[in-house]
Amino acid sequence: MGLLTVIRKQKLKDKELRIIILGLDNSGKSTILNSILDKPNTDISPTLGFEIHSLQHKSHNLNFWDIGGQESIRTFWFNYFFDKFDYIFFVIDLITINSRFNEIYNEFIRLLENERFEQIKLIIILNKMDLFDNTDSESIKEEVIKKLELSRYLVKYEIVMVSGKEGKNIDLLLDKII
Ligand SMILES: Nc1nc2c(ncn2[C@@H]2O[C@H](COP(=O)(O)OP(=O)(O)OP(=O)(O)O)[C@@H](O)[C@H]2O)c(=O)[nH]1
Ligand SMILES: [Mg+2]
Repeated sequence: MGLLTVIRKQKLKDKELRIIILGLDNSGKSTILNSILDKPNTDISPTLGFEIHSLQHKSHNLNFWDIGGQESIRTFWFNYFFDKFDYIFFVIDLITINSRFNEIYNEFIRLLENERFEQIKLIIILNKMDLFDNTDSESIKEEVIKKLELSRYLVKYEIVMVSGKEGKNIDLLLDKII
């Protein structure tokens, strides 16, 4: 293989980004992904395994891995780390953030403490903002950061509030990637 071919191949590879979408069942992972892909959110049902979808965005090829969040499937989340990901989308449902907080916290910490996590950029997505009265998004974000005890971890993250259903802030979310 000539040098030019190698360089060209490497350049193509540089433009591939892999994003894994994790979060509890019903948090809205597949709905958000549908919005990203500009697909209608009519027949949404729980993801039983995983689905991979790609999107060409700003000259990058984004590969999204949408993983089911039901408790029985969560143990398999970490199998997917064998492949290298560039980003993790961790989706939290704002409506059940208090009632399901222990579950959210446990899965989140399990993720942060995974040895393969270090290389991956974390984007925390607070979903279902359309159902939320409180419009002071900055204070909500701060509260979540505090509750998740993010300051205890040397981890870089972005946090964004969206409505997967209404497509709100989905452009902002994509801007966090590239
Ligand atoms: N109001 C509102 N409902 C949403 C939003 N996002 C998702 N939902 C609803 O929440 C439910 C679960 O959405 P899914 O996208 O299937 O959730 P999921 O995280 O993929 O669930 P699993 O695949 O089981 O892990 C569906 O009834 C969606 O219509 C949102 O932004 N606003
Ligand atoms: Mg799903």
